[in-house]
Amino acid sequence: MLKANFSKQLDRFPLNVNINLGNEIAVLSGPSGSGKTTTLNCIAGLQHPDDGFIQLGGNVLFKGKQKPAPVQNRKVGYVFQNYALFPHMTVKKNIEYGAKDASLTSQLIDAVGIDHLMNKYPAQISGGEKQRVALARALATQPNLLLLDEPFSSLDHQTKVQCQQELVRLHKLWKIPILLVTHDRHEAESLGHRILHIEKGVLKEDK
Ligand SMILES: Nc1ncnc2c1ncn2[C@@H]1O[C@H](COP(=O)(O)OP(=O)(O)OP(=O)(O)O)[C@@H](O)[C@H]1O
Repeated sequence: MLKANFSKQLDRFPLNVNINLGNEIAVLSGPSGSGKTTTLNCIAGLQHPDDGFIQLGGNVLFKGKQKPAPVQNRKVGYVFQNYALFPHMTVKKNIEYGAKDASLTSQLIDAVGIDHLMNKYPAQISGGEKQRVALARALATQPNLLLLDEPFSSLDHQTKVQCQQELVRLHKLWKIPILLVTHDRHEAESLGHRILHIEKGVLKEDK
């Protein structure tokens, strides 16, 4: 369970986030520059709120003036918009980086269907394949929460649909909260158990 209630002053407006998320897929959409990535970054620990709290299960990740929990202790998986794979490492090394358990890692590789890519480098694989590798890498750390920042935006329609179906399948297996940013209204409606909308830093749930 993710519980987050925090604020952060951005360049042009304050960001105010109040989310309670169980083991469900919540989709976050909103115009460019509205605060979506900053929200994910604050939860992952790459940026910090000015005030408030973020709690994941029993772990306090951020609370007011206390020292924030370091990124590596948060148990948060993060799939970045551009996937951010390490270019000098093979797919195998990318996934093993931060992985907790070898047998789980090989199950994941199997589940996302990338066994044949293990010895390739990121520059040698397609966008859809990178997306699968990034997803496997994030899940191999055994996170208690998965954040995805527009993970499917650069994929063609067919690959996008396949990847969306894969995410839903993995979510049924993993049962952790997922917070996914998308600009795509159709994607939001088909994937999200809950749909959140952010505009100029104000986050609201669509009912
Ligand atoms: N550390 C910071 N301090 C002040 N302002 C910031 C900081 N980080 C981001 N911003 C500003 O906050 C606003 C929201 O940025 P953010 O990247 O979160 O938007 P976004 O909704 O993810 O946009 P996009 O859809 O284009 O990726 C932008 O105007 C950005 O310049």
